[in-house]
Amino acid sequence: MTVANGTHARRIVDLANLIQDSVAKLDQVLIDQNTPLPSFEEDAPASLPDEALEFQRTVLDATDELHDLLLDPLSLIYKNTTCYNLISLQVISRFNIACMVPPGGTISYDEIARQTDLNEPTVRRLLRHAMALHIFQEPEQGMVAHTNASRLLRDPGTSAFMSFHPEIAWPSTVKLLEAWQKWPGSEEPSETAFSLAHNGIASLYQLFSRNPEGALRFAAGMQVFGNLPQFHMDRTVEGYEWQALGKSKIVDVGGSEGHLCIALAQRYPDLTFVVQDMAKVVEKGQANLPHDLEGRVEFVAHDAFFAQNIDADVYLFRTVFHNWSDKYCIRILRALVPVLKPGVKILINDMCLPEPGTIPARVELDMRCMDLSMAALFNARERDEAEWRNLLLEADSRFVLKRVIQPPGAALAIMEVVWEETSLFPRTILEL
Ligand SMILES: C[S@@+](CC[C@H](N)C(=O)[O-])C[C@H]1O[C@@H](n2cnc3c(N)ncnc32)[C@H](O)[C@@H]1O
Repeated sequence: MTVANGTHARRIVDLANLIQDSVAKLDQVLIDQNTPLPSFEEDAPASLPDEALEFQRTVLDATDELHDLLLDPLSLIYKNTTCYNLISLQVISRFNIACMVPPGGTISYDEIARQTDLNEPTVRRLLRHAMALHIFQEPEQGMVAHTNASRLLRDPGTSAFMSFHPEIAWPSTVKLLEAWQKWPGSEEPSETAFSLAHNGIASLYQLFSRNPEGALRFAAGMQVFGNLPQFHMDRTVEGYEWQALGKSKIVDVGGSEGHLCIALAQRYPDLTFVVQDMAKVVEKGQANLPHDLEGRVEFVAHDAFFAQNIDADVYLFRTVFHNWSDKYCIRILRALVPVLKPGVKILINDMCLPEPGTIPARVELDMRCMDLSMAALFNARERDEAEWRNLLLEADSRFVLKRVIQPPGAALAIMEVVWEETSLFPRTILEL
C-alpha cells in the first residue's frame, strides 16, 4: 500500500528535484554556448549541444516517469490505447503537405485542400490533430505555419522516415495476431503480418524489388532513422575499443553501403574493411566511397547465408540479426565457420533487451516496439542476453559471448563474441 509519505510520494518529489537540477544544468550549457532555448518555433535548433545531451536524457526519463506516476490507472490505459496519430501523419506525408507550407510564412487550409484531393474540413481536422502533436501550428484562424518538426518534414528523407510507420509498419502490425494464429511458431520471413497486409507479397525486400522508387524512399528514410541519437553510428564508432584491435581487417556482413566502415576507417587509421551486402547495394557503396579511403574499404557482393570466404580478424554484424528468426541467424553464423580461427572476433551491434523495468520505461518501450516491428515485418525479433547466448550456443558452442557493452545513450549494444576452439561439442557448417 502506498501512503502519502511512502515510497511513491518520495519518488515524485525525488523526480521533481532531479528534473529541477538537470534543467538548471541544461540551461547553463545553453547560456554558456549562447544557444537558443528549446521551443516548437519553426527556427528553433534541431538539436541541443552535445554537452547538454546527458541532462536532456535525464529530464526526459524523469518527466515521463513523473507523468505516468501522476496519471490515474484508467487514464494511463486510455493514454496508451490511442491509434489515431498515424492517420494525420500518413496524410501529411502522402501529400507532402510540409512542402506546401512556405518557410517563415502561412497557407490556408483551403489552399492546402486545393493541392490535395481532400476537402477543406478534412484537411483542417487532420492538421489540427497533427498540431496537437506539435507538427504545424495555426498562428491565426484558418492559416497553417510550420513548427520546427513540420519544417523538418520538408526534407524528403525525413518525410520518408515518417511515412514508414503509417504506410508499412501500421498495416502490418494490425495483422500480427492473425499471422501468429495462422502460422503458430513460424520462423519464415514469408509467413508474416507484413505478407498478410500486402496481398501475399512475401517480404519487404520483395516489395522493394517490385518498386524501386519505394526502395529508394525507404533507404532515404532509414538514413534519417540513423540520425536518431540512440541509433547514431557515433555510438558504435565511440563505443568500442577499435583502436586496441591494432592493424586488423574487419568484414562488415550486411554492411549496406558501408557508412559504418567509412566512419570507422576515418577515425581509426590502422583498420581495413570489407563491406559485404547484396550486389546492387555494394555497387552503390563502391561508387560513393570517398577517394582517400580507396584501398582501405573494399566492397564485395556476398550472400550472408553462403559460406564466408574472406579471412579477417573481426566479423561485424550491425542490425542484421534482428531482421531474422533464430533459424536463419544460426545459418548466418554457421556460414562464418569455414574461415574462423581461434581468437577471431564476431561483433554484434544489435539491441540486447534489458530485464523488464531496469532501464527508463520510455527507452524500454522503444526497444519493445522495435521487437514487435521485427515480428510483424520479418518474423524476427530483438533478443535479451540469455536469448543471444542460446542463439550462439545453438549455432556452435565455439561462439563464446565475452562481453555485452552498452554505450551510453545507445539503443544498440556491442556484443563481443570470440571463436574458441576448446569447446567440447564443436558443430560445424558440415552438419547443416
Ligand atoms: C537492417 S540493414 C543493416 C545495414 C547496416 N549493417 C547498418 O547497420 O546500417 C540489413 C542489411 O542486410 C542486408 N542483407 C539482407 N539480406 C542479406 C543477405 N542474404 N546477405 C547479405 N546482406 C543481406 C540488407 O541489404 C541490408 O543492407
